[in-house]
Amino acid sequence: MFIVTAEQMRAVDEHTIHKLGIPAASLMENAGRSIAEEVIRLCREDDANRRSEQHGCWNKNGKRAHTGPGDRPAHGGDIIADPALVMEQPGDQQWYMLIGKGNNGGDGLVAARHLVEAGLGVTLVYADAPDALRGEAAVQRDAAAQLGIPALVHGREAVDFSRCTGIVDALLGTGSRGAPRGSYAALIAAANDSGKPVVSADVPSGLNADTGEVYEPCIQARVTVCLALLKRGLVQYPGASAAGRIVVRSIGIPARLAPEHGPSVRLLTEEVLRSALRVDTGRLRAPDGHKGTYGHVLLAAGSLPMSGAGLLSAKAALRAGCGLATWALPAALLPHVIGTVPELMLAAAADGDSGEWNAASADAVLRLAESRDVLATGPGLGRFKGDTDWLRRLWQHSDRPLVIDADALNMLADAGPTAPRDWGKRSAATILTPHPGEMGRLLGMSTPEVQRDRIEHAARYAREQGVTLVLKGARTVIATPSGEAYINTTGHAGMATGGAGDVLTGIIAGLLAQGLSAEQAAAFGVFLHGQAGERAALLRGDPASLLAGDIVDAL
Ligand SMILES: NC(=O)C1=CN([C@@H]2O[C@H](COP(=O)(O)OP(=O)(O)OC[C@H]3O[C@@H](n4cnc5c(N)ncnc54)[C@H](O)[C@@H]3O)[C@@H](O)[C@H]2O)[C@H](O)CC1
Ligand SMILES: [K+]
Repeated sequence: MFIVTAEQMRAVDEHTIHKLGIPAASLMENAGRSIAEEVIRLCREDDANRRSEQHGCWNKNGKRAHTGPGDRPAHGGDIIADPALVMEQPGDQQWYMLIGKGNNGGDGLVAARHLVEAGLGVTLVYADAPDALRGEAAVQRDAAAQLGIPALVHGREAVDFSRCTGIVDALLGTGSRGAPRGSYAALIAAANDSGKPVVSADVPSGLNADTGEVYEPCIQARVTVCLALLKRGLVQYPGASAAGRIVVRSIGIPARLAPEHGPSVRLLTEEVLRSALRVDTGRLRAPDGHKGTYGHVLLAAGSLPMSGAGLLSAKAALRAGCGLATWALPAALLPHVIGTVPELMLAAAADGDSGEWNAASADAVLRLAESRDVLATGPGLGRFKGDTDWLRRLWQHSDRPLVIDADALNMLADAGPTAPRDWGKRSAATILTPHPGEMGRLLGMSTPEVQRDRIEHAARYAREQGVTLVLKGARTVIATPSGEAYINTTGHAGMATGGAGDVLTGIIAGLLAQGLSAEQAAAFGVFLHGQAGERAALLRGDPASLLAGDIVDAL
């Protein structure tokens, strides 16, 4: 499923209308009908829930215990009214349609016609004077007027939401700029305060369709009927929360036009992993495979106060399926971790008996890397004197795929102008796995600034720096040097726990060691990490009690 910006959507719309010759009126008709169908689906769901609460008329497997009028063809015999637009007691439903002056409003007017056709009560609530509508929206305004659909104009007549059963938000769509103003703001606030279910056309009004930032006020939707292509603002928080259930409805615009008019950003699903990224999600093992077949990870990580980070990361690499893993750690720590993960090989790095890393160990790490397939560093490293030079030696003299996380990212940020301008020149791939704070330090901006447009910041950094970038957080963004981006949807809030990032680093390194490319290992690693977190949270029952180790065990 492609994810687009408002500008990209507009360009795809233009292409569809002016190059393919699909009339804008058809698109709007399809859009409005889709919205009406989702309103009716919501009404049916709520009716069914009410009935099951009242009469328990659903048997144990959730099927209706008896056939209701809705189950029989509405006209008896084989003639069936449009099944998507039939309701049992439509008359009970009174829906207020909030109509903006743009094409989003046009969609709402089309939906109004279809809901009236299905027998629901409908009242139009114009945010602006109806004569402010132009083009296709004006055509729909006139059709609604000719059909005698009741209409109120905000500011002229009182709008009492207590009289309605639901609200369609067709105020602002991809043409919205900044915080809602005037009557738009008033209607959004009143709709939210009414406590009635809101179905939003395309995007909740008050949401930045590109970044997911919510303005004040912003519609809190029960359902968002996203038209044609998924908008970026719906897959990043807090926008994703304001949207409620997101239903992407085709309206006749070919999805494959999206990458022709902007960057290729997709929802990361197992199907995308298999098709676009060509990952063998079945993770088949060759019958004649041996440890060497599946690669050897070297992890330079851990320090006295954070030895566990190294352990979690190294164990996760093994769980991700690499054949061998060596954990390089400060010499003083080694005796204390012997046998904790018997499958793990350990290598002492000179530490002057401090249990901390020191810059002199860079060459030892490079020597170890020569007989390993992947070098990962960062988890639990801590900061130490000369650490940026230590990291610089690793990236300058190692020809292994490199995974840089946690404190190693902070060292990179401190390297400032001496940091590589283009990692793409390295002979092997580089993957960075920052959380938003580390990303902010790399970009020289605050965390909130990073979070305000996650996809854009990640995609630009990856493209400019020639790295594969994993910007962690809810809906992790995976961005590639060639400009593609993927938005992960697996995961669980319970994963917000110390060490979860160390586990992800290990998983990605473990997949790289098995020969996956940087973008395959990053995308599949994030996907698996999230799935393991979901499973671990389920096993624990109480997600708040989740530990990073549970994620490793659930892998
Ligand atoms: N072929 C198509 O383009 C299709 C479009 N679809 C729907 O159309 C909207 C995009 O329509 P557009 O007219 O470009 O923008 P809006 O309807 O969102 O218009 C908003 C309207 O309101 C004014 N405005 C903008 N920002 C604010 C604000 N912050 N406060 C108050 N008022 C504001 C501005 O003047 C605009 O005119 C898209 O989302 C779809 O819903 C159809 O899907 C079919 C194809
Ligand atoms: K809307």
